[in-house]
Amino acid sequence: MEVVLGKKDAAEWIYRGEGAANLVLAYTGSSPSFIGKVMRIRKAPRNGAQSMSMRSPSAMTALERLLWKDFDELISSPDNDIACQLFVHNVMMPLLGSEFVDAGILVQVSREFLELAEKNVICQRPVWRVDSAQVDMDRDSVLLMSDHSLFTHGNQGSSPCISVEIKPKCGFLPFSRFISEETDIKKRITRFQMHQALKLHRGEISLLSEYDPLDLFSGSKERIHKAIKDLFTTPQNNFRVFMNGSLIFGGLGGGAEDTNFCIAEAFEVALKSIIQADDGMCTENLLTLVTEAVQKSGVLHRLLEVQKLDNVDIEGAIHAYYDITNQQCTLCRELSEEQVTRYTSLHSSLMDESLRIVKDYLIAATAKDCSLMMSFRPRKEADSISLSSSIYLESTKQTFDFKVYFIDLDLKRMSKMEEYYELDKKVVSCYKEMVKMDQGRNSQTCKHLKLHTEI
Ligand SMILES: O=P(O)(O)O[C@@H]1[C@@H](OP(=O)(O)O)[C@H](OP(=O)(O)O)[C@H](O)[C@H](OP(=O)(O)O)[C@H]1OP(=O)(O)O
Ligand SMILES: Nc1ncnc2c1ncn2[C@@H]1O[C@H](COP(=O)(O)OP(=O)(O)OP(=O)(O)O)[C@@H](O)[C@H]1O
Ligand SMILES: [Zn+2]
Repeated sequence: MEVVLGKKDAAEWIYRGEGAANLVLAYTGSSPSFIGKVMRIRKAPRNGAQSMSMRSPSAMTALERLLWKDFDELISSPDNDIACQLFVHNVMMPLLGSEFVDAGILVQVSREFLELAEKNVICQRPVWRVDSAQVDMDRDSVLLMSDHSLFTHGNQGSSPCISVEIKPKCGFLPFSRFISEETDIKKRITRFQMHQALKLHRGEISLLSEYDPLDLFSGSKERIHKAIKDLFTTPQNNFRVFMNGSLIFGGLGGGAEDTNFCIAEAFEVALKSIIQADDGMCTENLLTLVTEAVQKSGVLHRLLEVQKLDNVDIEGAIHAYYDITNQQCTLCRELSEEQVTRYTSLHSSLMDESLRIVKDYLIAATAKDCSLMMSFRPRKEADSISLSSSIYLESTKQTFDFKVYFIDLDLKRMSKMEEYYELDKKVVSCYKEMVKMDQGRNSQTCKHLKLHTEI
C-alpha cells in the first residue's frame, strides 16, 4: 500500500534549509524508509512575491511539450512535481552522470502534514524567506531524496561526516556572436561578478564577493583552492558547511554575512572533532580537502559542459523564443537595418533549430543554478575496503572517503525567457554604472564597495 504521510508524521521532520522555491526538511525518526533522507517541499509565493518559477503552470504547456518532445515521459507528466522529477532523471542525469545525481522519489502527503510541518519549522526560517513564500498547501506530494550531508550505512546509522555545499554559478565567459556591442563586457567579466553589483544595489548583499567562478572551474589546483578560500571569506548563498547534518558555517536558508574573526574561530573549533590538525589549521585542511575533491571527482568539468549548452546566450535565445511562441520579435523591431542582420539567421531557422536553442538554453540555466554537495568521512582502520573515492590529507595523516552529488536540478520553465533577458540587461547596466561611479571616486577597484550604489 502506498504511504501517505499524515499529521502524526510531521514531528519527525526538522528544518534543513531552503531556497527560493523549496523548503527542505531532514528526517529524525526511526522508519527505515526515511532514515538518511530529506524531503523537498514546494513553496508558493505570498501575495506580491514575484518568483516566476513559483508561479509556473502546474503541468507542461503545449509549447513546453513541443520543446521537450524527445522525452516522452516528461511531456506526459500530469503535474509540475512529476515533470521536475522526470526532468532530473531523464534529462539532467544522463548529462551530468548518474553517479552524481539522485532524482529522488515522490511521496504522498496530506494537507495536515504540510500544515504542521510548516508550523514546526517556521521559527527557524529566515524572516525574508517567510515573508516571500509559504508551503504550497495544494500539493499532494513531496520529493524524497538522500540526505547528502550524511554518510549513511543503510539503516545502521551514519558516520561522523563533514559536508560542503557549493553553488558554483556560471563557470564560463559567453562567446556568442549575438551579444551586442553595448553588452560585450559579458565576454570579459563573469555573470556572477556583474550580478554582485545589482545585488549590492538592491541591498541583497552588503559586500561584493571575492569568489570568481572561473577559478573554481579552471581545473588548476591553485585556482580551485583560491576559489574555495574566497567562498569561505564571502560565503553569501554560495558556500555552506554541515557537520553530521547540522549547519556549522554559512547561512541557514539563504545568504550569509562575510566571515569575520569570530565566525572563523567558531568554525575552526567545530571542525576539531573530525579533522586532526595542529591548532588553527583545521579550516585550512578542510579547504584543501574540498579542493582535492573538486579536482579528483572531475565533477565541475561535467557541469561546465552542460552550462555551455548555452552557446548563443540569452541575447540569441530570446529571438528563437519569439519564433517558437509565434510572437513578433519586439527586440528586432527596435533595431536599425544593419543591427538587425545579426539576428536574421536566428529568425530564418527551422522550428526544430529554434526549439533546440531554447531547450539547450533552459538545460544550461538549470546547470548554472544547481549546487554541489560534497561529503567527507574520516576512514577508520576497519573501513579499509571502501567503495567511495578517497583523499589522503598528508598534514593530518587522515584518509577521507568522499561523495559528490548535485542538488537542485529543477526544470526551468520556458515562461521565464523574457525575465532572463530583462535581468541580463539589468545586470550589465548596473555593473557598468558601478564601474563608472567607482572610477569617478578615483578608486582602483570596485571590489568591496561598502555603500549601495545609487543608480
Ligand atoms: O538568475 P540568477 O542567476 O540570480 O539565479 C537565481 C538564484 O539567485 P542567485 O543569483 O543564485 O542568488 C535564486 O537563488 P536565491 O533565491 O537568491 O537563493 C534561485 O536559485 C533562482 O531559481 P528559481 O527561481 O528558484 O528557479 C535563480 O534563478 P534562475 O536564473 O536560475 O532561474
Ligand atoms: N539532498 C539534499 N541533502 C542535503 N541537503 C539538501 C539536499 N537538498 C537540499 N538540501 C539543502 O536544502 C537547501 C535548499 O535546497 P534547494 O537548493 O534544492 O532549494 P531551492 O528552493 O530549489 O533553491 P533555489 O533558490 O536555488 O531554487 C540547500 O541549499 C541544501 O542546504
Ligand atoms: Zn529578433
